[in-house]
Amino acid sequence: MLLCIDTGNTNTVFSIWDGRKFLSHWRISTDHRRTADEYFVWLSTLITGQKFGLEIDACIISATAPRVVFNLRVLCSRYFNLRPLVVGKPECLLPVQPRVDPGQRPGPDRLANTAGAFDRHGGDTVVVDFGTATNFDVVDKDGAYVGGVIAPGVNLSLEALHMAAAALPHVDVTTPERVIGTNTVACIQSGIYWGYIGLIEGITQRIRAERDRPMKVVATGGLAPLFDQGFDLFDAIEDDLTVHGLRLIHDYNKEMGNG
Ligand SMILES: Nc1ncnc2c1ncn2[C@@H]1O[C@H](COP(=O)(O)OP(=O)(O)O)[C@@H](O)[C@H]1O
Ligand SMILES: CC(C)(COP(=O)(O)O)[C@@H](O)C(=O)NCCC(=O)O
Ligand SMILES: [K+]
Repeated sequence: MLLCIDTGNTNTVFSIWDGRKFLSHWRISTDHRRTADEYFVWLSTLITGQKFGLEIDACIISATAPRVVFNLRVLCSRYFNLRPLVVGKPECLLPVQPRVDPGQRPGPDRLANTAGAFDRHGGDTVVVDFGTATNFDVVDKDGAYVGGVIAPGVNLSLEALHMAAAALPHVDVTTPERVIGTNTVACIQSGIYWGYIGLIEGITQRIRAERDRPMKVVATGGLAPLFDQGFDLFDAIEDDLTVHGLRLIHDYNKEMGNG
């Protein structure tokens, strides 16, 4: 079985695969202090609880929080006796090289999203990933990651308002019908929701204009469906895009005799 680990700054998703077949996935909050032993107790309970075996023979990791990688490596060596592939490290090959400024390292989640989106939708695609940050990842005709946009994440924006302004409570994201709020909570909810609708529309339009060609838009992340109600913002919403991309990058390395 292959273990794909997608560590974001907020949550980490572990998924297991039998060849190309997705078996299951589980989410744990990201915490660099979590030890290899803690990961193993948690993961083995969930895997065996679903009647899968513990025969993990390969692992690929994407980590936007690099401090967690050390303990994930220990998990792999101590419990599964293997060396994981870590996306973004020189030893992990990519199907297509990113084209960005010299010396720049795009987030590994963006490289995984690129591989996943190119496989499912082909080139000239934008991935909108609603994580801790909201990323737009632009995939060129040949499948190369060619840059994009990093905007503050939805929950981060809500938290920032609450933290910086004494009179503003913490509120949940909703889909308000009206723009003009008549109480504080409704005003914040409107600002986040309609602000985000504008951000998604505006940025995708500008990306299309800058590239001067049609671009497909694929959204991923838990909050994507919230922003698509009644709007035609996305051509597809795919929760599993990042782990699909990780699986593909792993398979590519295997085909090339790497790892
Ligand atoms: N289904 C959901 N409903 C509400 N909030 C969500 C949902 N999924 C994710 N979130 C929130 O979105 C933020 C980013 O989530 P996640 O995609 O796990 O981020 P990352 O990949 O950066 O760790 C978090 O603050 C999380 O609480
Ligand atoms: C922008 C991000 C922090 C988003 O990560 P996430 O929200 O999944 O934690 C991540 O893609 C990252 O660390 N990128 C590195 C800089 C770059 O991509 O240019
Ligand atoms: K992510």
